[in-house]
Amino acid sequence: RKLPMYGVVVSNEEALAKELEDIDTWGGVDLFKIAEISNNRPLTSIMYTICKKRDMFVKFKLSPVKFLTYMMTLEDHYRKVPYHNSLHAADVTQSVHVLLSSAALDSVFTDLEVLAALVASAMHDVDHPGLNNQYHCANSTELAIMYNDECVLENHHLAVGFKLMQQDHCDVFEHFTQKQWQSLRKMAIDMVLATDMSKHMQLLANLKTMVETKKVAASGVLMLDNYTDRIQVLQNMVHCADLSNSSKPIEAYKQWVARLIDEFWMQGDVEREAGLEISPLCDRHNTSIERSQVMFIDFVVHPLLETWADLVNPYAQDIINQLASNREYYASRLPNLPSPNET
Ligand SMILES: COc1ccc(/C(C)=N/OCCC(=O)N2CCOCC2)cc1OC1CCCC1
Ligand SMILES: [Mg+2]
Ligand SMILES: [Zn+2]
Repeated sequence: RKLPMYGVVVSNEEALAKELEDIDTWGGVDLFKIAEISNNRPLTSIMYTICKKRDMFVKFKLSPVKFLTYMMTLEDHYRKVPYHNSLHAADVTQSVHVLLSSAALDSVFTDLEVLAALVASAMHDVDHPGLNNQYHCANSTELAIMYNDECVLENHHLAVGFKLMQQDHCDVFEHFTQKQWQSLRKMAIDMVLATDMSKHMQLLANLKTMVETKKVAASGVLMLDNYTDRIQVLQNMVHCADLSNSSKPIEAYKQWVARLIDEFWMQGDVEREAGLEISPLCDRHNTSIERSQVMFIDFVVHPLLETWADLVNPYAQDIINQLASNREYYASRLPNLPSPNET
C-alpha cells in the first residue's frame, strides 16, 4: 500500500511539499500554515518528513505504518490548549532537527542519539493541561501528588509518550535490541526532564563549563567522549529549542507570544475563580507583555543561546542575530513609563 508522501493524507500535497522545502533551516517552515494544510497534523507530518530525510526507517528497520500510527496517536494526546499543543511540539522537533545539523556537530552523535532527541522533542509536552508546574505544586493536584512535586509535568509527558508506545499497533521500536531500547529510553527521559525550567540554571552552568573546556577535533567538530557530556549537549539542545520562539522570524514569534499569554491568562482565570493567588504573568488585568518578553530574552534566552552559539561557533550566529532584532522589536514598544519629572 503506497503511503502518503508526508505521512498524512492531505488535500494538497504539493502545497505541503512547498511548505516543507526549508525544513533544514532555522525558522524555515511556517508551522501555522503546515497545521492548516495537514488537517491539523503538524507534528506527524514534520516528524515523518525529518525521519524520512534522516533515513531512520531504513537504519532502524522502523515500520512506517506503525511509526505514523504512533505519531498520530501521540499528536492526538496533545491537548487543544493555546500554546502547549502539538504545534509547539512540531516547532521544537523541527528546531532540534536544525540544531542537530550544525556543522560543529557533524557526525558527533550516533543515529540512535539523533533518533532519541527527535522522539524526546516530539513527546516532550504531550497531554500538557495548560497549567504549569507552579500551579500543580501549589495546589497539590493529582499530578503533583503522583510525582512528588518534582518535574511534575515533564514526568507526565514521558509516562504518556512511552505508554502509548506499548500498544501493539504503536510499537515503533519492536525490532530494537534490549540495549538499543534501554539507551533510547534513558536518553529521551534525560532530555525531557531537562525541559523543566527549574533545571535551567544548572543546564546553563554545565554548558558554560563545556564551552570553557571544549575539545575540538582537527576537523572542527566537538569531541564528546562520555555519556555525561553527550547527554548535556543533547539536553541543552532540546532546552534551546523549547525556548526558541524569540529567535524565530518575528511574525512567528508574535504568534507564539499571543498563544502563550492566552494560556497563562486561562491559568490566571482558573486561579482567580478558585480564589487562589494569581501566578506571575497570568493576570489578564495586569501583564506587560513587552516587558516580560524583553526581560525573559535578557535574563534567560540570550545567555542560553549565546553559550550554545559559543559551543557550535560560528554556526548559530543567525539565531543570535534574529534574537537581537526581536528583542529590539519588543523593547521599542515598551509602554513608556512616566518619566521621573512627571507627577
Ligand atoms: C514566547 O514566550 C515564551 C516562551 C516560552 C517560555 C518558557 C518559560 N518556556 O519554558 C519551557 C516551558 C515551561 O517550562 N514553561 C512554559 C512557560 O511557563 C513556565 C513553564 C517563556 C516565554 O515567555 C516568558 C516571558 C513572558 C511569559 C513567559
Ligand atoms: Mg514542557
Ligand atoms: Zn515545550
